Amino acid sequence: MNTKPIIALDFPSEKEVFQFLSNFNEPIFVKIGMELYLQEGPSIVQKVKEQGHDIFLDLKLHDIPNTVRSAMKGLARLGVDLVNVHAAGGIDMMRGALEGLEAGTPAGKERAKLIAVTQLTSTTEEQMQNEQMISLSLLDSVLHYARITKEAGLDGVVCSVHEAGQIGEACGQEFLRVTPGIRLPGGEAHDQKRIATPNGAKASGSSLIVVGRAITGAADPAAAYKKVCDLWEEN
Ligand SMILES: O=c1ccn([C@@H]2O[C@H](COP(=O)(O)O)[C@@H](O)[C@H]2O)c(=O)[nH]1
Repeated sequence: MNTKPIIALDFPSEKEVFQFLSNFNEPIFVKIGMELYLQEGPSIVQKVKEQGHDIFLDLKLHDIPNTVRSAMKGLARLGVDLVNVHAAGGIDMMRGALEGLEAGTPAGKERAKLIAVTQLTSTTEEQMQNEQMISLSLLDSVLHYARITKEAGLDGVVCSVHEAGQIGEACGQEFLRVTPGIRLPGGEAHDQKRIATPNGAKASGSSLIVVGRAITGAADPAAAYKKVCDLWEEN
């Protein structure tokens, strides 16, 4: 799988997306999340794919197993590279997602990798304990979600850089650790709570990094992307 940094296309419409993509003269790996997908629908996936970019469709499905199975079957036809669900939906739901994805992948095409969100990178341990009423450390909660994700047969998880190394030890190095919450050194955290730099992510065992505002909000997005790539490839 492409291991280039994934750029989060968190834009309100197609117009801003293609304006942004015009900064790059080679195919990149991008993430389409709910902001863009809910405004533009599946056609945005097709249009971005037509430009040759790899796609992580970040819709974080979380519902009863039957609903997620059916939704995933439909999403499989879009031909993206990476999709996700919430691990909090449970093992049956994650197995349903995988079944749907396998059933919907056209014959002869490679199925998208399926990963599960553990604890969002915007969540602190205190919030998790007080608001989700989970009386574990944040690390143990993330590790638990990673273990049940593996048990369900998925390809990996979304976690923060802070947990990536221990997930690798618990679930195996081939189990993907996809880490958002990435900032250039000294960059503003915004609403993210568990953050790291691209080089910190590589050193801590991330398999793939997701970078949004550090690139999309930069005065020169291509230069910011290059800086992220250089740091990611540094060690
Ligand atoms: O735990 C999670 C899961 C997903 N995300 C998504 O990643 C990007 C991060 O954007 P930044 O601008 O780099 O903060 C965004 O699309 C989130 O929806 C996440 O941040 N944390």
